[in-house]
Amino acid sequence: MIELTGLRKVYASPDGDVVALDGIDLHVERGTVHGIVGRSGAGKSTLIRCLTGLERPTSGTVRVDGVTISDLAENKLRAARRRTGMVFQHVNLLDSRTIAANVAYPLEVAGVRRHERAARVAELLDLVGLGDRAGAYPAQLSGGQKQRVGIARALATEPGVLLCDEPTSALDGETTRQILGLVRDLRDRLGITVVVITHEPAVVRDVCDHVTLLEHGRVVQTGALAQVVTAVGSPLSRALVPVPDLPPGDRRALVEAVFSTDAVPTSVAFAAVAALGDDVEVASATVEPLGGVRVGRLIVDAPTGRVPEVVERLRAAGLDPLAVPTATDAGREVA
Ligand SMILES: Nc1ncnc2c1ncn2[C@@H]1O[C@H](COP(=O)(O)OP(=O)(O)OP(=O)(O)O)[C@@H](O)[C@H]1O
Repeated sequence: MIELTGLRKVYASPDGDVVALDGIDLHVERGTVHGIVGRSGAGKSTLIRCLTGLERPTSGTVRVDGVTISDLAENKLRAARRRTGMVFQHVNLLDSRTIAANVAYPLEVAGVRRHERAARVAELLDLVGLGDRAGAYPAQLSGGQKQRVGIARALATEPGVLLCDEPTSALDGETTRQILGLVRDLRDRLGITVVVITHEPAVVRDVCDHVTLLEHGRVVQTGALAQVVTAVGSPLSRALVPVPDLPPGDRRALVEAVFSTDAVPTSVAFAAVAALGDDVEVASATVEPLGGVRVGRLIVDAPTGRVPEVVERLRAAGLDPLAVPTATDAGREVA
């Protein structure tokens, strides 16, 4: 569906060349929600601009929905862009138009006839849960409702791909959950492919099937959500399933394991700890649904000298343990 091969983008600046994307190879499957995360300057926006054809790659190819965007002449690019819907953090709605007229706008530009437009707009507003607000003006809507209008507008030309650039950064927690729920629902109902750029771990956890971490224009880690979070010690595992802040107490050394409970039942993990005797304890244990599996995280508190033995025992139980120097070394943000 989306295929990036050797994608490189170099900007010329007065201080010399800036390598924004440095050889990205990425495959996004049809009908999946794919998160792109990374610090400020990692290249996320440049990647999105290359996907929409707003930016020409310095080298490499961008294929979206079977069309090689990076090769298209300017006059063909406009039609290709209709195959890609964009949703931004701040929805730019036309204040003087009703929300129905805002959603109709891309259809007007595409030359769709009036009666067809009206039917399509009604359908789109129903799809995003705003069927009863067609005549309202943007100023009368909440932030979440405006974002719904933005999504309806992005879907107007029936794109195969929806690109969302920080879609919920301006919204509160509950509204964020509702918008992410809507994105998943649209993916399920329309079968569209969604790419979400975000710096919020919660967004990745709630909506993404796959996630890619960019750093300095390169892919550092990519994979299915369940797979990256259970890669213990990996940057995405640390960011998406952060180590809890444990009270210092008389803690000695910590060993952690992140695992799918399909692979290792929690009873097996706990039994392995119990078998180590009374001076080895569970400091923290959580199990939560993530990426379609139940992900367990176990943190074991042990005397420093017994760490190798603890690691070995947990490994024998099928876990992939890692000795951690401190409990709070993981950032709470992906960025
Ligand atoms: N038009 C431009 N000219 C020169 N350099 C640019 C241009 N656009 C982006 N860059 C540089 O390319 C690099 C990647 O920028 P980009 O905006 O893609 O990162 P980002 O991950 O989206 O960051 P943010 O989260 O802050 O938006 C940065 O070093 C940036 O300064």
